[in-house]
Amino acid sequence: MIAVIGGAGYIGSHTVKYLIQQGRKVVVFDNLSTGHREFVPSHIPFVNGDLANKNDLNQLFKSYPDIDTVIHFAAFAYVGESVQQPSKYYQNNVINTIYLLDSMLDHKVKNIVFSSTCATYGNSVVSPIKEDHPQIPINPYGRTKLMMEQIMEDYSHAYGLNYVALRYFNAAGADIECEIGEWHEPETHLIPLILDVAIGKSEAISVFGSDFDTPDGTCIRDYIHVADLADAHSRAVDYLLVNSDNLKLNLGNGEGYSVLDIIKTVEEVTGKSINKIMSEKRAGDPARLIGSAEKAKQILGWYPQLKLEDIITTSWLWHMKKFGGTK
Ligand SMILES: NC(=O)c1ccc[n+]([C@@H]2O[C@H](COP(=O)([O-])OP(=O)(O)OC[C@H]3O[C@@H](n4cnc5c(N)ncnc54)[C@H](O)[C@@H]3O)[C@@H](O)[C@H]2O)c1
Ligand SMILES: O=c1ccn([C@@H]2O[C@H](COP(=O)(O)OP(=O)(O)O[C@H]3O[C@H](CO)[C@H](O)[C@H](O)[C@H]3O)[C@@H](O)[C@H]2O)c(=O)[nH]1
Repeated sequence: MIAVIGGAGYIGSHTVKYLIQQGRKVVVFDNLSTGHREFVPSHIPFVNGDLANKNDLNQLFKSYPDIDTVIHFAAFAYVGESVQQPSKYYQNNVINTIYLLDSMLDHKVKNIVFSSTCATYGNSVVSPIKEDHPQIPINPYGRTKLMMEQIMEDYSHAYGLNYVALRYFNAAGADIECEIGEWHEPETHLIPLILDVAIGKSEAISVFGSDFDTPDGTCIRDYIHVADLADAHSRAVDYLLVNSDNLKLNLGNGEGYSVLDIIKTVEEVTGKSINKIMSEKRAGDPARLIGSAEKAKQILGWYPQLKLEDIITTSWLWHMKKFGGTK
């Protein structure tokens, strides 16, 4: 059985849906701080618990003694907020994750798939980024995730923990069947915010910075469909079940798109014109993050199936269904 921590959130719920489709046994553990109860099907075991509460964790592993693997999505994940409120990030992303690891070991659960991030690399010195690229994060969020990679490595040496750290680039897109999608409150991510303009919910998208060292001056990111991420998690679980080993893998498309590229693609897919306001840079944003996923392909046989147009199209269908259209 797989315990999915943070399984009511954006990436977690898409992964839960995929795992269920594969016929796997799953239990979801989530405190619903940023997740949504309705994102987890009602027939799936759901524990409303908080990582900060050791009793909640103990209860999870005691109630479901056949858990052999954990997939850990639960964290705070806003780069800008982490600069303003680092304490909140170190508490939830590091300290509470240590509670999770300790509880796993108490209950003899040794396998974990961990949500890491390209934010652990900081400013890239080579592009695309491979896994051995220096990890020098430039914001507290990225530092929390790098610390957890290092802590898991220490736990592996000392206690026999096996981990796969999946360093996602920018997760985006929605369920192909449009049942679930991206829904963060407040929303800070680029694509849903542009779609808010497309449906008339907001007037314009602010473009954070126009003098980055990139061809059009705006930030470049590598957008990866959430369904592709779900598939990678499933493969990572299989890897851990047969290998007593650790992996650190990038998950990206290997293609970079600037903020202006994304706005243009949204205009093409939706047929709506998007107003933009050139604004100040956001603290903690590196200019360019593009990942090489060659290692994930070699080891897990994983490669992304969905491209930017699929990402924007599925996001658009979900966004219209969930948030409606007034324009
Ligand atoms: N969204 C991205 O582009 C992206 C990129 C790289 C890495 N990540 C990482 O992927 C993971 C999932 O991201 P997401 O966008 O789905 O976020 P999300 O906020 O939608 O999901 C996180 C889930 O964890 C739960 N949670 C948080 N703290 C908890 C706690 N203490 N106890 C129990 N549950 C708790 C929340 O309620 C939520 O359901 C995060 O770890 C994030 O850092 C995300
Ligand atoms: O209103 C906005 C929102 C975003 N952006 C820009 O769009 C790009 C993408 O921003 P997102 O907020 O959508 O995503 P991030 O790149 O900041 O963050 C994502 O990737 C990070 C890794 O860099 C983390 O893992 C994080 O969890 C995940 O949300 C950035 O250049 C950002 O400056 C804007 O111009 N205007």
